[in-house]
Amino acid sequence: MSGQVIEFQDMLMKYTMESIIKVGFGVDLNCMSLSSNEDDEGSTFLKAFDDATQSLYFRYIDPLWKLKRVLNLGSEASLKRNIKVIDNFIYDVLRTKKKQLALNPDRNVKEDILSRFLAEKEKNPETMSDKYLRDIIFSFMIAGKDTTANTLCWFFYMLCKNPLIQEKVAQEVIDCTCSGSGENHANTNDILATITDETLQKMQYLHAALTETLRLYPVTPMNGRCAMEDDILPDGHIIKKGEEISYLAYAMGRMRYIWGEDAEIFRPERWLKNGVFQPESPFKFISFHAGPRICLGKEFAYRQMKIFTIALLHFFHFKLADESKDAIYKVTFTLHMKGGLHLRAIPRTTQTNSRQEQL
Ligand code: HEM
Repeated sequence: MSGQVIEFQDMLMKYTMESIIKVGFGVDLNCMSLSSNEDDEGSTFLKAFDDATQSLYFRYIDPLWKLKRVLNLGSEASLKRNIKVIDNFIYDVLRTKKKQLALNPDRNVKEDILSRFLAEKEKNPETMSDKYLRDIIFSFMIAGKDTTANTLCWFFYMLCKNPLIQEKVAQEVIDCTCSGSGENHANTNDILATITDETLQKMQYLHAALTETLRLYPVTPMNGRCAMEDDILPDGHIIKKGEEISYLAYAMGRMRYIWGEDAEIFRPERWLKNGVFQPESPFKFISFHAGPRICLGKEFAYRQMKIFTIALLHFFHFKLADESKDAIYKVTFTLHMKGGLHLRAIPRTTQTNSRQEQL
């Protein structure tokens, strides 16, 4: 990928889908491999998944969607087709997993989320139908795919817009993944082998930079809740049962009243004290939601995003393909980047050599 322009957002969508399917359900999707093509089962599924999410979003803005559903027209017709592809794929995953467990009953049932649910199903078969399990799998895909992909997309965009911060993150990555002797590693597998919980824990600046991205670009830019009973908010505002309240995480992340005068500036340092990450109350930093329904995958997401960043920033420096262009968002359920993110990856060694040549 060195030097050539890459559409990063699309690559990230594939990466996070593969990752959630592997970790969540123990299945390899293989849609990122070089040998994969658009007709592969994995790629077909991925496309159906993305198109179905888009069609569902249309329901919020198209007043005729119910009529289209009855007449099986337009976005509703394609939604129906895509749901079929998604269902077939998920039921296939379920069948394979059940077979694996039947063939090897001593297998570690904790190895992925689906195996855990299937183990529970055996104890209480009537509480979990296949349709219920399908919905569980689908919910994890929705919760775990676009969220980390979009955050990483904005994160790399921010790094390109702030090259000094990119170098600081890269330096931390290199410092933490080199052996004690300061020896640098040759390939991605060597680097990945150095990643342990301890290594990830050490990366406080990277953690701060990812969190700063989520403050400015919360994946769920708008969210809401419906009151189950009459209530009074802390500021004295009265809410009646059944009333809906929305909050705008995107606006909250940019309010000077909450974050100070430099609220709109990307400054990872705001999260650090003596180089150590300082968390904020989730009611202030609302990107993962707060309270009893706070994101269940938060720690997993940070790990996934850190590992991805380490694997890339260790070897490459990134630049925007068109430095004069500012990215804008496209709101679907999550905060996509309109038109994707086009980047150039420059190998660090080449960059170092050319700097030396310039000197
Ligand atoms: C940067 C990445 C992520 C962000 C910003 C994020 C954000 C959120 C938000 C705002 C919610 C609340 C949604 C609502 O109730 O209206 C949520 C819920 C949830 N998230 Fe995440 N999420 C991320 C990654 C993940 C990942 C990777 C997983 C799974 C592995 C995951 C699993 C879940 C689940 C299961 C819920 C539902 C929790 C519940 O209702 O009790 N999330 N997430």
